[in-house]
Amino acid sequence: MGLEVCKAVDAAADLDLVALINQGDSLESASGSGARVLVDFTNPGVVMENLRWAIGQGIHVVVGTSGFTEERLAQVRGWLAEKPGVGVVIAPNFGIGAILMMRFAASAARYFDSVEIIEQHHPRKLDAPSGTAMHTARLIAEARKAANCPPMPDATQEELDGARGTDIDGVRVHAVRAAGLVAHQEVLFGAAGETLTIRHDSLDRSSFMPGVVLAVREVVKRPGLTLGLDELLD
Ligand SMILES: NC(=O)C1=CN([C@@H]2O[C@H](COP(=O)(O)OP(=O)(O)OC[C@H]3O[C@@H](n4cnc5c(N)ncnc54)[C@H](OP(=O)(O)O)[C@@H]3O)[C@@H](O)[C@H]2O)C=CC1
Ligand SMILES: O=C(O)C1=N[C@H](C(=O)O)C[C@H](O)C1
Repeated sequence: MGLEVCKAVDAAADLDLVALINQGDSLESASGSGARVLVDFTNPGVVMENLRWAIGQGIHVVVGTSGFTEERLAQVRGWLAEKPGVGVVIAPNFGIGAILMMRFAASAARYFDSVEIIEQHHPRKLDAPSGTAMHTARLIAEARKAANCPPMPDATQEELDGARGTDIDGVRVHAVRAAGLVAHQEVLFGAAGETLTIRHDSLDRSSFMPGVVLAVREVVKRPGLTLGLDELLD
């Protein structure tokens, strides 16, 4: 992802790529470069350190790295409170189609008895379930709660651990890893006599780049924490 982002920023006439940071490089090389925005696609083990450093330097941050819990978000808000002019965009998925898939899933959530999420990714993905699946589950749970939907009626007993996936805010999530895949997600809704499937496929990593470039342009105008790209698209 890091290399794809470098190519996309380099190709944008209104943006300058001023620094590339690899594992082992000093973050200080970014401050010396005059960078206004740091883009982070690393891993959940290092992203917080990078965020704290950039916010402290007054550098805006666009984050694609997964692994953001409520605790982590609270920590980021705390750092931002000390630097009121700085903006951070954290997006579980920069694909425009994926953002619409989540939006449509949240809209459909109240009308069905059952909903389960099946995410599918390339075999090198380190985290499971994906950040997108967790975010989708939370959006669905919020929508169902707001509409006073009852709990889902589906059996959750398992003969073997994991057979029914994992429970995120009452929504079952299943993670598949297989060679040949890139990043895919199905949200399967069920009610009496009908199902609705909302599916998104990222077939290539270029699918994330228009969203990343949009976030880089927008983050400098949005102090504080912006979660997801939804509001940037409106
Ligand atoms: N929001 C979105 O739309 C998307 C999010 N993602 C997420 O982005 C993250 C990265 O994904 P992906 O590119 O596939 O993962 P990779 O493992 O291919 O790349 C991560 C890179 O980060 C490097 N790295 C590790 N530590 C540091 C550090 N301290 N400073 C700088 N670089 C470091 C790694 O170096 P090394 O190889 O030496 O370990 C590696 O090159 C994941 O969390 C993934 O889930 C991915 C795609 C889209
Ligand atoms: O690791 C990936 O590849 C992806 N990670 C993100 C996630 O965890 O949701 C976004 C997309 O699914 C690709």
